[in-house]
Amino acid sequence: MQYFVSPYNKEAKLKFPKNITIYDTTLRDGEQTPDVCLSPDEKLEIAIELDKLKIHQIEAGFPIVSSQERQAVKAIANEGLNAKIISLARTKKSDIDAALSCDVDGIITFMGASDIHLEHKMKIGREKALNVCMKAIEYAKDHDLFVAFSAEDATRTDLDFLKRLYKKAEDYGVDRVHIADTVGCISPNGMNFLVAELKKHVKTDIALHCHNDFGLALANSISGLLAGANGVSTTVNGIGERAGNTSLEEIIMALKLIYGVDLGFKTKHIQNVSNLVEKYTQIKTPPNKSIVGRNIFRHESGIHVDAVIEEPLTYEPFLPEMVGGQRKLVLGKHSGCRAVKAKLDQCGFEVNDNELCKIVEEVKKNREKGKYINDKVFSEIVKHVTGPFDP
Ligand SMILES: CC(=O)SCCNC(=O)CCNC(=O)[C@H](O)C(C)(C)COP(=O)(O)OP(=O)(O)OC[C@H]1O[C@@H](n2cnc3c(N)ncnc32)[C@H](O)[C@@H]1OP(=O)(O)O
Ligand SMILES: O=C(O)CCC(=O)C(=O)O
Repeated sequence: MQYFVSPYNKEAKLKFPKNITIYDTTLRDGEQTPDVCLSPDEKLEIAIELDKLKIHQIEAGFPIVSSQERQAVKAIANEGLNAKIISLARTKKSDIDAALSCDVDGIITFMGASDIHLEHKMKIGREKALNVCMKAIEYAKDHDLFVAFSAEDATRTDLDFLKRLYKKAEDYGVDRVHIADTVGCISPNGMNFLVAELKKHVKTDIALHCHNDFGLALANSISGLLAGANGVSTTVNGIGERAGNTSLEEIIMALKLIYGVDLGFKTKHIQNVSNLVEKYTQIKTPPNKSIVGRNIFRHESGIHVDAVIEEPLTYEPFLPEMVGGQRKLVLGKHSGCRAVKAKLDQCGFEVNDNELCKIVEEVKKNREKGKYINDKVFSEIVKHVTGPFDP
């Protein structure tokens, strides 16, 4: 058995759409994390890793940003990857032309649709905004692009206006509409309501771009899928503007193991992609980050280690191999005899029960004095308790 999750998950009769598309925006929204700047080579390497994972679409960048950005997006678009390559464009001809110059398969064209965005950023009214958006969609469709239209700040946009925008976008032949929860401010129930409402008015595919300002990006994405959306935007390690976006690894594994929806991802590549993104973005992944954090398969507590040695699924919902991770047993203040014995066995040392108890005591004492129990410290403890040995 590779995983063991709650059997009660199945009792909730949930219905997900048949075909769910994950479009990953690590290389665009992820790169918008303050201080991050990826080189074209780094972007290409990350795109190749995402492709190995069998990602459906890669949002490779925002071509109008710079000539180096165009170079990067173009290189990714021409790499022959299986994933569809898309890029971001404002509702401006110049932005769409920049995307076209990069040979992408499609674009996400966006416009802030809420009154606060229209008034303070766009400085135009709703009618003008609607016309500008349709012109952009028309222009991109005329150039045979896959076109997604994103209503930025959709979750704070007047519902009637949002319905009109998406309906009109549908009439203009858009391939997908995006609900962008730009400042991560909707609840899972709010998202469920919004998607259900919009589905009464548009037949086009609906994707969700959720931010994590309240830690709800994953829940909001799943809630939206359950209401009938069939696309989700993600980033590796959940990076992105402010609190970041829905994390790719979390949604893949939650859908697969918690909800029983296997999207065919090669999950054993997950840790690799995560490490690569951490390395190039220099954003340290928190140790407790779900799925890919350093502590996800590390155990120190004696009671846990004792059980994990017998059967890892006692204290792990799934095995590290599933995501290309590794289990590690750590010695410290919370260690018990079983953990220390396992370490001694690994080092090839035989001790009697009395010595084992003393070693456990010394491990705790040393850690409480501030020392990490690495191999060197452990050897010194064993030496101190049993006399000299040859490691
Ligand atoms: C929610 C999101 O994540 S949206 C993506 C955000 N990403 C980025 O901004 C990263 C890259 N950005 C950049 O490199 C630059 O901001 C550029 C190249 C896009 C634009 O640079 P500049 O021309 O110097 O504009 P500046 O950054 O000062 O302001 C943004 C402009 O875009 C306009 N704008 C914003 N959204 C849209 C839109 N959907 N359609 C048309 N114009 C838009 C703003 O109104 C503003 O226009 P103004 O210059 O006439 O005032
Ligand atoms: O809808 C999208 O895919 C992009 C929108 C976006 O980046 C945002 O609103 O935060």
